Amino acid sequence: MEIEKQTAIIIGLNLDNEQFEYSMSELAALAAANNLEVVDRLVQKLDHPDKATYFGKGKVEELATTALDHDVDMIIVNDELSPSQIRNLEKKTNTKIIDRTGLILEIFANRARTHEAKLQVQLAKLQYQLPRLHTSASQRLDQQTGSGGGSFTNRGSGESQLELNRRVIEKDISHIKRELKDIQKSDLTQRKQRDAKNIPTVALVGYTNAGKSTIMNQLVQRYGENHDKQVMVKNMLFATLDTSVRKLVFPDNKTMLLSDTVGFVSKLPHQLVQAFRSTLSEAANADLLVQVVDESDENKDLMMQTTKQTLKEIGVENIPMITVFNKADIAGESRPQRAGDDLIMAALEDDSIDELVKIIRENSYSNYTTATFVIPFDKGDIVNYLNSKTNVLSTDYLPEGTKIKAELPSDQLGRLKDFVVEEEK
Ligand SMILES: Nc1nc2c(ncn2[C@@H]2O[C@H](COP(=O)(O)OP(=O)(O)OP(=O)(O)O)[C@@H](O)[C@H]2O)c(=O)[nH]1
Ligand SMILES: [Mg+2]
Repeated sequence: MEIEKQTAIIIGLNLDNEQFEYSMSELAALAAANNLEVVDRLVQKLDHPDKATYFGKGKVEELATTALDHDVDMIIVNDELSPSQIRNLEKKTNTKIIDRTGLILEIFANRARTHEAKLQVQLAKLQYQLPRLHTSASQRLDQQTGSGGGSFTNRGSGESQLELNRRVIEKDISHIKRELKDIQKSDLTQRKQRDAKNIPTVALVGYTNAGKSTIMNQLVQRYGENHDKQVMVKNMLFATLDTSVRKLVFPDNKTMLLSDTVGFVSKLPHQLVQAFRSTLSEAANADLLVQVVDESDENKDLMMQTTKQTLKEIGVENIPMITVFNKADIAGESRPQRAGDDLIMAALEDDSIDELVKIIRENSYSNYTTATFVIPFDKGDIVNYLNSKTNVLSTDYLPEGTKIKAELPSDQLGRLKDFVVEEEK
């Protein structure tokens, strides 16, 4: 059965910003991602937002009329508004107002699947709600009619109800924070264990819907320790809300940890960035970032700027990054095409993935060295270790033991040094 969609008007304030048009079309996509039908679009150009109503007086009147004409369920504003601006606009338009932050929070809430993601979204939502407790029209209505069944409430008891609500939310926030801390403590332990093994880690980052999870799956399918541990790929905004880490083992026994992360969007609410800090810290701890860009999107340059800003916001700086311009098949560009460490590619094509793997490997294994060992015959465990954990290039049998030439991380040479007869960088 088709559920009837709720309708909305989107409206934005153009403060002479070059990103304005792009952020408006993105707002429409965000609304669609939340299953809303956008029936009209209004824009106002101003030097400064109005303190009380965000838009100017004439525009607010136009908004009220338009909302009435279309009989919409809500009006979506392209920025985060103050609680009083939402309240004033709702009063003047008689329509529910949702700001960009509220909309994105809603999408995240609908997408969250794991316990951790759900808690993180809930935390962000509560932090957003706290200063807005009094704002929504429906909430005021609830308070007026009195949820306890009383026929009327005077102003005094209304305020204490507000105070009560605030305390409940504050308590919820600290409860969630505690629970998240526990979950994240075990994540941290896992990461420390991985770090101790000294495997290079690579994180896929970038805009939502650019193709990060698709690339992850391609690599897992070929080189994954478990080939079937695929992640979800979907043509929608914010398909991925959890960080997944997978171990790759290449035919030469070199290993790598690959992580797929939450996608970015312009003006990503700071409450979400804060709440998802730990999920995103997988990227912050990577040795190499692979920025995935949708080459077929006309706004790709602005998307790259947004990615840069967001990475900075979560404290990711000074990690080497390569950029892949994905979906070149849709853009109609020849591929794979390499320029330095960057690549024009298509995630579903084999030769593109081969080239990508080459670039990632070149940037991940520069600390590898080639050494020749002679191992006495009574040290079979060391021969086994070299065979299973390093890239063995040749094996010979000498009277004094097994001669093995192998490629391995140089910091692993230490405990094998007694057996090294030759080393070349
Ligand atoms: N034609 C084409 N489609 C692609 C390519 N890469 C990904 N897609 C499609 O783009 C959509 C989004 O891909 P995902 O891998 O889910 O994107 P993502 O970056 O993980 O998105 P989020 O999880 O939302 O951040 C899916 O429908 C993919 O099939 C490509 O190179 N060419
Ligand atoms: Mg994804």
